[in-house]
Amino acid sequence: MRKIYVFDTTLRDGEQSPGVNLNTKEKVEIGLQLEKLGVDRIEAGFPAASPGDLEAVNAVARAVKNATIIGLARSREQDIDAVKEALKGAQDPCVHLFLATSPIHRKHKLRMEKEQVLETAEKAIRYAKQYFDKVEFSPEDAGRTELDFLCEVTAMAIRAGATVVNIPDTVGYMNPSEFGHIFKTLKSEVPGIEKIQLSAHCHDDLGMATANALAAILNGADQIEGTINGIGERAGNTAIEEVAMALATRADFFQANTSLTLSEIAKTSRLVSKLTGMVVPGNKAIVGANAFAHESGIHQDGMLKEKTTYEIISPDIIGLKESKLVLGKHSGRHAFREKLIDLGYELSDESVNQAFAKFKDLADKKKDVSDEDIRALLEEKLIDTPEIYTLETIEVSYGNKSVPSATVRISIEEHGVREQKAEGNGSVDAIYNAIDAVTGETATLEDYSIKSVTHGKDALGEVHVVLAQDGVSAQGRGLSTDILEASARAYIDALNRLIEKRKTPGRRDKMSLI
Ligand SMILES: CC(=O)SCCNC(=O)CCNC(=O)[C@H](O)C(C)(C)COP(=O)(O)OP(=O)(O)OC[C@H]1O[C@@H](n2cnc3c(N)ncnc32)[C@H](O)[C@@H]1OP(=O)(O)O
Ligand SMILES: CC(C)C(=O)C(=O)O
Repeated sequence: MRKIYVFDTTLRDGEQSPGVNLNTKEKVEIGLQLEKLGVDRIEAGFPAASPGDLEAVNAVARAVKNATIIGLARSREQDIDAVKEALKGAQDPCVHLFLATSPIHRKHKLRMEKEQVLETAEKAIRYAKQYFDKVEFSPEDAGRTELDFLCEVTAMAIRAGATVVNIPDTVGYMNPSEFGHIFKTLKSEVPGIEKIQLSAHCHDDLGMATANALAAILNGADQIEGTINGIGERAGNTAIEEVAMALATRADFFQANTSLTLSEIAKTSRLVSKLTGMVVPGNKAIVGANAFAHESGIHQDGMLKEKTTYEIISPDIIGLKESKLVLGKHSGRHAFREKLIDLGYELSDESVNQAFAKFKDLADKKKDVSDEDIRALLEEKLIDTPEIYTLETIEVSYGNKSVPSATVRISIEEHGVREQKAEGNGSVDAIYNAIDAVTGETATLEDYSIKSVTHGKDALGEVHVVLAQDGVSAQGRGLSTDILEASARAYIDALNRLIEKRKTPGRRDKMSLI
């Protein structure tokens, strides 16, 4: 198995993400976590950029003991001097020099001919070599550089004393077969290439950063550069966790591996996200919240029978406890029953089917169905009261300058469906007047309370009412994502209980499993 060195640039290229600004303390915290993750090299910053960055690179260099610490520098003496200053106290320092080599950058940005580029870079490498054993050189925008010139630049860097030559696809323009071809060519054409390590630094402008890094590895790269969560300039860099997990999961194919402690991946990702403020998208490979979550019934059934049906990585490998079966509108009975067992309910097949139908109704209205939602759903139906009245539909009209009105349709046992419209002081009052008009009941509303039983904008609201009639009182409970519907359900539930109590005086409501 070939070892691939991991060069982490979260603190340099990662910090170049628009809006990200890490202070010294935060850089050290991330640096120490990267050390735990086991990255080989940490690019801690660009010391010439500002006194603050120089100080932060120095603090990381002093704190981290088990990784090479690197400072970035343009091919200029003053930048190299700043790296020298910043890396005082580092156990294993390295300077990373760069100079653009592509025709576009030479012409428009540097305004240099090829010869000047070669001369400037060589001078800088030789200057840096006086102070550093380890010198990495990057021909910036290598991906768009003429391949014969790139070979010439690489040969020059080796002669001048570079220990690593890094090939950046600075603008994320490459595709895997082109990028792989560059490495193959450098390996076969450049004299002395065996003396140095070849590295790949990719950007994700076309979504190919990880694929390009892997193509480089397949064609001889010894090192990959990237960031945690793939953060970085514009669309970001190669995500280190993706390359590491691709190599670990498909070792049979790549025949290469990193020496990362994979179980630190999730923790490192969370820390970088927290300190940079860059939220990891739910669907992000490896570290997204949904990377180990399964919502659809067929997948959940497969997962319950055998996890490898739908998971190629076990979540504990990256330091997560377990995969999640998320209940939602695409879930099936197998996962629903499993959830009920987890929550402590043991129901007959028929009861599971009834509860499942209710769950599907709720899932149609709600994005995520939580454990509390399911408990609330079940417990509403656990109440063993015959339903004389069943709510079919309600429609409410409300305006702050008009009188609220409500139309309710109720199915009445042995009498079919009836509908009435009524007005009220508010929407709930109008609903209750309409229910009274349909049922002909004249109970008094003694208490009304409402609370949210689950979280979020689409939370379930639970309404409690107490109705009294002829010295008998009954409570009712209604649950819905809509508080007006919950109010109607609670009122009708209380009416049903009142009727039951009137029939069997002394009877207490009893809870039993459906
Ligand atoms: C591909 C990458 O990610 S490279 C790293 C990018 N990161 C950063 O730029 C972050 C830190 N940068 C900075 O803080 C500032 O740009 C500084 C301090 C480095 C330089 O600031 P300034 O001196 O004001 O220059 P400015 O950034 O406006 O322009 C860059 C200059 O460097 C030159 N330059 C660019 N790359 C290199 C290089 N590798 N070697 C030598 N000179 C270079 C440019 O041609 C330009 O020179 P000019 O002023 O003669 O036209
Ligand atoms: C400094 C170099 C390696 C860089 O960040 C790039 O080219 O993207």
